[in-house]
Amino acid sequence: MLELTALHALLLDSLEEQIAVIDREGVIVYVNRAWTNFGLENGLASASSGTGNNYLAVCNISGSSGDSLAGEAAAGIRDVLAGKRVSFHFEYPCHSPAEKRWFMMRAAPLQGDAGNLFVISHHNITQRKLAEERIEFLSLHDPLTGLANRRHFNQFLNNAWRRSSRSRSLLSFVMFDLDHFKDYNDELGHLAGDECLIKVGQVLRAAAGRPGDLAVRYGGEEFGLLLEGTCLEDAAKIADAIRQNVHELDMRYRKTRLITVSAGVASVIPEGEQSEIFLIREADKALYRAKQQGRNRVVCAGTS
Ligand SMILES: Nc1nc2c(ncn2[C@@H]2O[C@H](COP(=O)(O)OP(=O)(O)OP(=O)(O)O)[C@@H](O)[C@H]2O)c(=O)[nH]1
Repeated sequence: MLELTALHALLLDSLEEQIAVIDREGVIVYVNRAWTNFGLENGLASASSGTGNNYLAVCNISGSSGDSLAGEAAAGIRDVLAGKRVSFHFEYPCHSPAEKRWFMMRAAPLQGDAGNLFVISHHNITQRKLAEERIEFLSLHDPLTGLANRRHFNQFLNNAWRRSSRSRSLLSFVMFDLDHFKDYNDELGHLAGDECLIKVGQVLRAAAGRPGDLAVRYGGEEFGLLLEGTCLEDAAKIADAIRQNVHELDMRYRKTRLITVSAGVASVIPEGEQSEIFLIREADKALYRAKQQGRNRVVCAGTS
């Protein structure tokens, strides 16, 4: 092992990054303070992560007992030790009960050494990952209501469509449109209109309770609800409960009038050349009829 001067030791112990040096077999020959402290704070026995232990073996054992991330890390480290790659970078989640955390592991030969020693470092990348999660959320959700936006909905619908096609099961879609919303907006102003849309969004979100359900803000005052594995009759019941809940929000304008919604429901077992556009069109046509028949009602596709 090369000599570590006092200055270098202090410097390495001052870094937030967890650093270890391993030999060709994977045996740990040096760890800095952050490495030791992380082990102590996270209940990792020094018997598995301290100097003298085989880091590669620890990763291998975790990997073979089902921790696929540890298995991937071990494979990457082995490649670097064998000279198959110059370095290995690996981003992985390591959430604690109290917080979300991600780290990036890097394995690379120790520079200036004869090729017998390697540096393993773990760098906390949580801030970047949280920012990425936030950006992803913003790109998939409507900023006003927090519901899925069209882009998210289209991806979700496409997956649900293929799943339903394989399992030969019903997929339902309800298209909602607020009634006379222009009048509400014109009388009470755009901000009150926004509040109204937020409340309607909350009603829809509450109705989308299963993993195969998704509530979407489809357009300005148009919303949608996708219901996987739900028949036309049940979807119509859910749509009617939403219609009633919106009515009960008691959002008044022109003294006596209340905000209501109209809804069109369609169901299909996807097959053949049909595309998901068919389901949306059918629901849209039913919604049109609900508007024509006097609004504040639910109309099912295929009914007169
Ligand atoms: N406040 C607010 N209003 C919006 C938003 N998006 C769309 N709108 C309004 O929604 C209204 C839609 O009006 P119309 O398409 O005429 O429909 P409607 O008045 O609901 O009439 P029907 O659908 O026929 O019952 C317009 O006044 C739009 O300005 C939004 O994000 N916020």
